[in-house]
Amino acid sequence: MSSPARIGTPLSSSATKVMLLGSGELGKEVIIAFQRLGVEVIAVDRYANAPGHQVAHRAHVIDMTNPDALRQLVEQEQPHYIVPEIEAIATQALLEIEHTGKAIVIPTARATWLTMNREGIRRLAAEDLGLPTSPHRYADNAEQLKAACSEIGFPCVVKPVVSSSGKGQSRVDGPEQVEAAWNHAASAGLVDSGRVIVEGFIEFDYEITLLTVRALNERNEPATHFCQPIGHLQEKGDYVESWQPHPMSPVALKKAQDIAKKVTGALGGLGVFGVELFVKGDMVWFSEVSPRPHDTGMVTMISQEQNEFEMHARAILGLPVDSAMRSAGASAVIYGQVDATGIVFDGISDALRVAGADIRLFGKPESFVRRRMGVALAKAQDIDTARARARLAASKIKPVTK
Ligand SMILES: Nc1ncnc2c1ncn2[C@@H]1O[C@H](COP(=O)(O)OP(=O)(O)OP(=O)(O)O)[C@@H](O)[C@H]1O
Ligand SMILES: NCC(=O)N[C@@H]1O[C@H](COP(=O)([O-])[O-])[C@@H](O)[C@H]1O
Ligand SMILES: [Mg+2]
Repeated sequence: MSSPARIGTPLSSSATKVMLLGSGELGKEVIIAFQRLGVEVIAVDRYANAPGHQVAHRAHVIDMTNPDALRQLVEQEQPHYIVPEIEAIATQALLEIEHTGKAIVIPTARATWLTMNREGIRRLAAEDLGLPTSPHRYADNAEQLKAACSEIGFPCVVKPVVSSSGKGQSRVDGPEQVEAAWNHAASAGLVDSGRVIVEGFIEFDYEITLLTVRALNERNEPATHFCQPIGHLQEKGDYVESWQPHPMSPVALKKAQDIAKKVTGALGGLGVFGVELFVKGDMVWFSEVSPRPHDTGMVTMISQEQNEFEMHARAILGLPVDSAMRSAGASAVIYGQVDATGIVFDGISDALRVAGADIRLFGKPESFVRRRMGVALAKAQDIDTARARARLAASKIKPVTK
C-alpha cells in the first residue's frame, strides 16, 4: 500500500508535515503525539489560541468551511498529511486535494465527506452495508418534520444533519414539541444546511464507543484493531463521563466488532475511528462513526498503553499500533461553569490528591458555562471505583473569573 514509514526532521527540507484541521482538545493530543515522533505540525482552527495551536509548530486561523481558504492554506503549507479533527470542513476541497495526490487526507477524503453529514453515513451504514440502525427520516422544513415524526412515532430524536456534541439535538415526546425541535436544530446546527434527521428513540441498556484502528501490518496491508469497549454517559447529546472496559456479553461484543469492521472497512484509509453503538441485551445498533479519535476515548489517556491519539498518529504514519489496556479507567468532563475569557482553575491540588487521578486542562481562551474546558482521568481496579474517582476529581476543580 505504501513504502515503509520514514520521518524527517521538523523545520527542515526533509520534514514530515501534518496539518490538523480543527485544533481543540482532541487535536491538541494528536499534535502532542506527532511532536513526540518528530513530525512538523501545522494547527488550524476557526479561532486564535485554540488548544492545538498552543503545541504546534505553526498555527493558522481560517474558516475551514470555506473551500478557497482551505485550498490556499494547503498550497502555502504543503503538508504530507491532512488530519481533520471536526466535521464542519469544506470536504469538497479535501476531495480535490486528495485527487491531485499532493496530500493524504485522513482517513480518506470520501470518509470525511460521508461522515460530516449524518445523511451520508446513515445511507452507507443502513442502505449500502445493511447495518442495524434506528428507524429514520429526513425533513427540510417544519411541516415535513411533523409528518416525519408521526411516521417514526414518539419519542424520537431530531438532529441537524451537520452537527456534533449534541448541538441542535432534541428528544421529542409528542407532536406539540416538534416545532421547538425544528427551531432548535435550525439555530444550533454547525452548518445550516436546513435539513434534519429524525431517529426513532432506542431504549438501549447502555451505549459504547468501540475505538477501531486501521493500521498497516508487517506486510504493509491495513489491519483492524479493536480497543476494549468504552461505556459512556451523555447529557443533552454531549458526553459527561466515560469508562473502559465496559462489560459486554460475548454475543453483543462480536456483533459490535462486526459492525465496526464493516463500517470502517467501507470508509477505508488509516487511523482511529470511534464507532458509536447502542446495546440492549444481545442487540446492537450502529449510531454513528467519527473517522478520528473520539471525545469519550479521552479515557484511553489513563487506561491504555497507547492512547487513541498516539494510535492515530502511528497509524497515519504507517507505524504499528498496540490497542492493549493498562488499567480500568474513567474520565469525567470539567465544564467552564462561567461565561468569561482567561478563567482560572482552583482546586487542582485537591483533584490530584484523589487516588489514581490525573487531569488535562485544554487551555481554551474563552469559557462558557457548558463548554468542555478539561477532563479528569482516574484509574482503579474496577470501573465503578475509577468512575467515582474521576467524578470526584472533576468536582474538585473550580473554574473562576480572574
Ligand atoms: N436514536 C437515538 N435513540 C436514543 N438515544 C439517542 C439517539 N440518538 C442519539 N441519542 C443520544 O444522544 C447522544 C448524542 O447523539 P449523537 O452521537 O448522534 O450526537 P452528536 O451530536 O453526533 O454527538 P457527538 O459529536 O458527541 O458524537 C447519543 O450518544 C445518545 O446518548
Ligand atoms: N464530539 C466532538 C468533540 O468533542 N470535538 C472536540 O471538541 C472541540 C470543539 O470544542 P469547542 O466546541 O469547545 O470549541 C473540537 O475541536 C474537538 O477537539
Ligand atoms: Mg455521537
